[in-house]
Amino acid sequence: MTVAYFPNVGEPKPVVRLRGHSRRFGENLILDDLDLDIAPGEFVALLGHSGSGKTTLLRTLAGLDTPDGEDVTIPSQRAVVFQDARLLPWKRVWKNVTLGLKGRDVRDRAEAALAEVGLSHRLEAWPLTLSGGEAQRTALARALVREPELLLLDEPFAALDALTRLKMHELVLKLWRVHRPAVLIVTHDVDEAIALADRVLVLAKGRIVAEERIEAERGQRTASVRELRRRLLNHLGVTSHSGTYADAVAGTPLLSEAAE
Ligand SMILES: Nc1ncnc2c1ncn2[C@@H]1O[C@H](COP(=O)(O)OP(=O)(O)OP(=O)(O)O)[C@@H](O)[C@H]1O
Repeated sequence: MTVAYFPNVGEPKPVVRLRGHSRRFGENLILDDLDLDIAPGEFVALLGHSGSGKTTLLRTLAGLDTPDGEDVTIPSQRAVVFQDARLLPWKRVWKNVTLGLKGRDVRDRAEAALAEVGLSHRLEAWPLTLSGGEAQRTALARALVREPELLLLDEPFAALDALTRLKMHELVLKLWRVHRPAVLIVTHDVDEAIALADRVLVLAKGRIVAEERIEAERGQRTASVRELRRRLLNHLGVTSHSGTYADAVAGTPLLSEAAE
């Protein structure tokens, strides 16, 4: 009997694969021989201090920055949502959503995507009349309509108030469960990372210096993640001994749980 050997059975091919990825701006080495894999449908959060290179890494994954000679695999179907919605003010909301797309069904596709983010009633609105939350919903619809295999979120909720941010967390998780793209969210917010992700990465000195998997169900993470939160804050140089931020957040529920 011949036994076939399939070494990678059970391990889906990653949608993102970086090996030895470096990026330099002048004298400054921002990404230093960095490795990263993201599996299909995986939700990954990237934490790191200001200036640690999070956006630089995200721009590589978005195909906006492609240094020569690097081993970089990224999917062609990808979409990015930035901190500001970046809508064209002279185009109506639905036209912003389908910007650059062609075909007779673009209006239908915009309607479907805007319905999914709860903005059916704002189809014909001008971007400047949207609230901050509505603008980010529109940006999410614009990403969604492209059916991305990889959804990149660069601090997409940082400018929103806490309640709106909470609602956006729920929306992103809902969309992720339906469409199952791989997601990489860049955030400064340890609680946001814990509330959303399957895996949290910490970027420092140009590399992924820490990686934490979160097995607990979303929505039931308060009790089980206190130690994880402490570890992640530690990786970011915030120790509970200082009696400052880590202690202050230790007793507070995660945003997504506070809403339940
Ligand atoms: N096009 C560029 N030219 C020169 N330097 C750059 C360029 N883009 C980024 N940098 C530098 O690279 C470093 C990393 O920037 P990056 O925006 O990736 O950090 P970040 O972790 O996303 O920061 P933040 O959390 O503040 O957004 C910074 O020191 C920044 O000044």
